Amino acid sequence: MSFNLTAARYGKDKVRVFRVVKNGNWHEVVEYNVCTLLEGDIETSFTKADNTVVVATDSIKNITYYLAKTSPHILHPERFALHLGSHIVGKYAHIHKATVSIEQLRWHRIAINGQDHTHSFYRDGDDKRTTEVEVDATAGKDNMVAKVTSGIADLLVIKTTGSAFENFVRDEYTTLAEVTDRIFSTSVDLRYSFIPKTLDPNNLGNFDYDKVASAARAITLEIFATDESASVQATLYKMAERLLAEHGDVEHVAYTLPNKHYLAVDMKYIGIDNLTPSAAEVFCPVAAPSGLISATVSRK
Ligand SMILES: O=c1[nH]c(=O)c2[nH]c(=O)[nH]c2[nH]1
Repeated sequence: MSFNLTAARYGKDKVRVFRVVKNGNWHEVVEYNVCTLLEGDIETSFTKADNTVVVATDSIKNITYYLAKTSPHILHPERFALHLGSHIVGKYAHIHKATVSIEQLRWHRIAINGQDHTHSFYRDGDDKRTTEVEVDATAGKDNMVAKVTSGIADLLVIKTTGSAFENFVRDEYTTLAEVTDRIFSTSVDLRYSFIPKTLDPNNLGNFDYDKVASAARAITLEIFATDESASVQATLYKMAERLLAEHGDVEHVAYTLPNKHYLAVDMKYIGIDNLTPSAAEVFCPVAAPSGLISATVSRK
């Protein structure tokens, strides 16, 4: 019997980087979790125990820290990922592709009496800004191309009204009641990709990824809060439509939204109505199962 290696990549995951940029006493900070995976002429490392083609994952970690120190792009995750990916692909002749994924953790500047503090920050949310950048030199080191997919992970939201779910299929399997008013909670996972013409890894300053990132978060929160939701599906679509409509550089928008159920507690045991929607005030958040609604919206 003979076999083929049909796909292979390797690298370093969860490289934790905290970087301070000091302009006098005015400090900027970022914290990233970086994953860098390489592809290329590395088959023999799998099939023939040939480590001569292996750039050690420890070295990949060291390159990440080297560029965290020296890259002018460090404060901008997409640009830093493009720099890191193109640096590695440019340096090693036999490495043709690098995929750099970054999660940015939130550090928000503390304000004292309305005045931004110069060097103190707090964690103002567990959501992460994400980016996945693929730098591809398959067509030659002078013809590198890149794909950038950015997004949001773990943005936990809840609304206590303005959400209904009616007119769904009713048959012998249906136990769910139609509701005109319910809690809607989800943990937003968003990914949006950019139209490729903006993605030259050698011209990293040419696009304002940060602007799209803050708009994506603001749009997601605004539509979630203000939509009279007919379903998770319908609200998801409105979020995606708005991001595409307002950002011509965005090509595809994909949301994955769990429907995190909150069940009104039945208090008939003590003679209290907590079940009719207008009386429902005490809920049990249910960790599992949850609904899971996912869609990609693109331009026609
Ligand atoms: O917004 C919803 N979409 C569904 O598909 C669904 N299914 C369900 O049981 N509750 C909900 N809510």
